[in-house]
Amino acid sequence: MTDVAVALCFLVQEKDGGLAVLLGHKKSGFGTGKVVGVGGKLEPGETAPEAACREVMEETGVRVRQEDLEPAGRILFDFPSQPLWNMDAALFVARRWSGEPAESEEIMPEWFGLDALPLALMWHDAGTWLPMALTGAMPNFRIVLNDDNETAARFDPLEPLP
Ligand SMILES: Nc1[nH]c(=O)nc2c1ncn2[C@H]1C[C@H](O)[C@@H](COP(=O)(O)OP(=O)(O)OP(=O)(O)O)O1
Repeated sequence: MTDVAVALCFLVQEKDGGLAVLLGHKKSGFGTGKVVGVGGKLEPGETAPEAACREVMEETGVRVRQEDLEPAGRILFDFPSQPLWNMDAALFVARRWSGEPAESEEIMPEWFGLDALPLALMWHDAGTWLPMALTGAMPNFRIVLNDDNETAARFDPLEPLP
């Protein structure tokens, strides 16, 4: 079965003397109630950078140009007991954009300091891969979840990114 392709885009800016990232309180769909990265599924024929820019606009009203996306890694989310949920996520960081984040039907955006990520409110595995993605360490794993579909059983390294 092919994994569903998704793209996530992390806006990063200086704030209060440190770096902060824009995350979202998910209000609907997969992961409702969690704090998640801004992004979602690629539409047919769309590239990951195109989807990242479209999703940021749809979910926060912020305009990011594709040339301002920095590749930040790749994660396969593998749900052995729910294979239809398997996802192949392309990660991006953006440091330039136009507009101010605003609430949408899908998320309530909020800035978090990189030293104060809301990991207790996120998917458990985010504590491993998100700090890596935000610091240029290019996470590149298959994350296999447990049958609870919440906690990670293991992180398998993937082939190096091109
Ligand atoms: N284990 C995991 N850890 C994590 O941090 N994020 C995960 C995850 N498993 C899935 N995700 C994220 C990636 C993806 O962006 C998101 C689900 O995609 P979507 O936001 O597109 O879902 P929705 O059900 O809201 O779909 P749409 O109808 O396309 O909006 O969940």
